[in-house]
Amino acid sequence: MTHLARGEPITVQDVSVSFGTARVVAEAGLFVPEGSFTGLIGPNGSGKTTLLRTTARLLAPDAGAVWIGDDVAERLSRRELAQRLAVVEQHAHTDVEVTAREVVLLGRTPHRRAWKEARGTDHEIAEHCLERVGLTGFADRSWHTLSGGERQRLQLARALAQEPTVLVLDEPTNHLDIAHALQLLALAQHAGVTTLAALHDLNLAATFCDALVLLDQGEVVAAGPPEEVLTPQRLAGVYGVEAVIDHHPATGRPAITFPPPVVSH
Ligand SMILES: Nc1ncnc2c1ncn2[C@@H]1O[C@H](COP(=O)(O)OP(=O)(O)OP(=O)(O)O)[C@@H](O)[C@H]1O
Repeated sequence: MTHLARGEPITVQDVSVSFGTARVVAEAGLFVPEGSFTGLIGPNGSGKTTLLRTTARLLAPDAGAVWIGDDVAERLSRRELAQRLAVVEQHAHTDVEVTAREVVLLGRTPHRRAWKEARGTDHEIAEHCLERVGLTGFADRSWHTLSGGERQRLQLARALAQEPTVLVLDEPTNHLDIAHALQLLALAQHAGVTTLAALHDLNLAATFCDALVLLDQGEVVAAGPPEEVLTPQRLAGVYGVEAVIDHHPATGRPAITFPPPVVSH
């Protein structure tokens, strides 16, 4: 692990979440050590977003608890939580006319006294965070004129400007071309912050994550280093796909290919 040890561990303990009578997360537990990067993987509908939103306290669980460092997240004030945890959701939207800089400055809100304007340091941090996600020069652009990938990177800049100890990212590479996806995950890996991210691309997850947690129908069915979690048997059982797993010659990380499935006409 790379990191500057600004992170705090995340502990999710026996969390269950239901919508109506449907239980979509069932007694899920995971632990993300401080400063490390864990990928949450699993098929569509397996409960990744629900578990991430619960971790970020955007949803209340029916049972179980989330810990940020030594504190139960539920007992922290909104402001205390926002000083320690930043979340990037899948679909950011605003009807308000805002610039990219203003979006990133929102990340500074938990660190300002009520009603105080952004200070010089807030602006410096915002500029630095725009630079980190490759959006220098975009500061004065209207949010509405940004592409999907630029908006995605801007949300990460806003989250970094929050200077959290814990980052929760839902599909952060959605909308990104491969170069920007690699850059963003490298940034998350080296940010010095404890990171939990839902990822669909198993090769990217295997390349960047210290550990993976595999969800299937709301249950954690495997957790550990990528090479232990990603096995052909497990991918067949959970995703119903045939996978060939080699190792990347440079990194030694799992490198997965998928022969096309047989389609009957
Ligand atoms: N507000 C809601 N009301 C009812 N059902 C919901 C609600 N939110 C999510 N669900 C259901 O809960 C299940 C888990 O959804 P969730 O979005 O957590 O899965 P996911 O693993 O993130 O999926 P994907 O990979 O498709 O983004 C799905 O069956 C979904 O339809």
